[in-house]
Amino acid sequence: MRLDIISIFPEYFAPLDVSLIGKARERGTLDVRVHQLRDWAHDVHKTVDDTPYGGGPGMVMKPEVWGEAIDDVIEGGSPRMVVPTPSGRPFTQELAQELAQEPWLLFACGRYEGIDSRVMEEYSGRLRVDEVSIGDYVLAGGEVAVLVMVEAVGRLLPGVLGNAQSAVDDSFAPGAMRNLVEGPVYTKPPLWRGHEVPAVLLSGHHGNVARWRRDEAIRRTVRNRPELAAALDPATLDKHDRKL
Ligand SMILES: N#Cc1c(-c2ccc3ccn(Cc4ccc(CN5CCOCC5)cc4)c3c2)n[nH]c1N
Repeated sequence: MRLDIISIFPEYFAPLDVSLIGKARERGTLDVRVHQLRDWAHDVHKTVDDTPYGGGPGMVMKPEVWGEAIDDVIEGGSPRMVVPTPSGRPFTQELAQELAQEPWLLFACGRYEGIDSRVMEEYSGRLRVDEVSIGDYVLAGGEVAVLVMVEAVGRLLPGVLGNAQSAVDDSFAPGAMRNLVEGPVYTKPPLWRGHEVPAVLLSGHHGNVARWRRDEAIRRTVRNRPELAAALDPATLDKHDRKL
């Protein structure tokens, strides 16, 4: 998979050189290219923003600079374009899995009050353009959102996660864990500062362990994410004696 990221803060993406994503880049599973938007601003100050039409707070990113940058980066190709924005569709595990199937993604990182909407209008005619939000809180720009999305998508690519099963068991993913958050996890030692590991996990009885884990996942989902629990099959809740 090729990932292009355009930003005025390319240094935000240094973390993509480490850990899972860094190793995937070394192996060639991921081809990540980060571009400085200001390279396509031709005035002496490398200006990328201007005052908003219609008034209002802050500044808006100029369409001309973005158009030149995107045209150069895609070189006539057709990546799927992802634009983080507070007003976007929710970024979910399902969308991460969808994006993980794409051969080429282009992330456009806005700043200020966002990118002139005509940029998304222009490229929607040639590319699949998704305006996406990573959550209901306000960031100062799109870079952190892109880091979140690149990690969520990258870990789903073949060979990136050491244990491929881990992604299969992901919370929120379609399948057995759909609409469930994960339960508690433990490792050695079996006793730590007076805290014991639940005995079932030391029993070696895989069926009991699986049932206990699902019960704990349901318990935590009911407690922390009642809106997800509401989507669970009532039979699931009854079987695990969980009432909403
Ligand atoms: N993904 C994601 C995000 C982002 C995100 C993503 C990309 C950019 C680019 C610029 N910003 C700053 C910004 C802040 C607030 C507003 C709203 N405006 C409405 C009119 O009044 C002024 C304020 C717009 C832009 C961004 C924020 N925030 N939260 C997420 N989940």
